[in-house]
Amino acid sequence: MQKPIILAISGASGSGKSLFTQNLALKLRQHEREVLVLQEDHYYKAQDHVEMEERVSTNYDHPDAFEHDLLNQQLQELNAGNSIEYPRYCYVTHTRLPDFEVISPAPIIILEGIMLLTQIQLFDQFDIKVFVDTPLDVCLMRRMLRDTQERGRSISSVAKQYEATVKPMYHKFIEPSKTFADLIVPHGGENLLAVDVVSSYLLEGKSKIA
Ligand SMILES: Nc1ncnc2c1ncn2[C@@H]1O[C@H](COP(=O)(O)OP(=O)(O)O)[C@@H](O)[C@H]1O
Ligand SMILES: Nc1ccn([C@@H]2O[C@H](COP(=O)(O)O)[C@@H](O)[C@H]2O)c(=O)n1
Repeated sequence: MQKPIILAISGASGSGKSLFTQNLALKLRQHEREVLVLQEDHYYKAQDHVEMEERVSTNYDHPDAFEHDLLNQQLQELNAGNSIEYPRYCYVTHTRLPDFEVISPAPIIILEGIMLLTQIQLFDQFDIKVFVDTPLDVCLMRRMLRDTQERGRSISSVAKQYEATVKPMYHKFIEPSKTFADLIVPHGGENLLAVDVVSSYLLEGKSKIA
């Protein structure tokens, strides 16, 4: 198999990375392209040895909360045509699930996550780097709805975590990483023009933004 094309999609929490990724993957699959979607969140460190009370106050918006070495190693395996043991993560228990998923490479791999463009050691693995740029107040509103509906959070816990870590770490790490992007996509998931532009580029067989 030819070396896969790897796209890194980054941006703030709630910016619309996942929705943008889903829409892009859908478009490519409609054109019979095989696409593998991966999430940096699955590489959050396991915290089985940490008490629940402490897990709740972990800073999940710091690069050190992730096991980027494992991500790097697994991207290299996929690039070499090998399958990986993809970890699975649970936002409710704040740790990894005990099992993993065996995943095979695909010609197009889309990886999305908040810290991807802060990790220079991963850049050799990325063919295209995208930053989804959505105003933080919009991200907060989206996150509030999503995390109370899907991630077992209360309104007050979302608000508290936003002030304590999400917002300051965005300004410290994520926002400055925008400078490494090849493309900046405003609004996020529903930006269908951006989905069209990126998918057309890939469908034309182009793989690297010089
Ligand atoms: N452009 C958009 N308009 C309205 N809602 C959106 C848009 N983009 C994303 N959302 C919604 O906002 C929430 C957060 O989006 P998501 O893609 O999960 O963000 P991220 O992956 O960046 O954290 C989701 O519920 C998603 O459906
Ligand atoms: N146990 C955890 C792990 C992560 N988070 C938050 O998730 C955000 C990243 O995921 P997105 O899908 O929103 O990009 C990040 O901002 C962490 O604060 C969490 O709350 N609990």
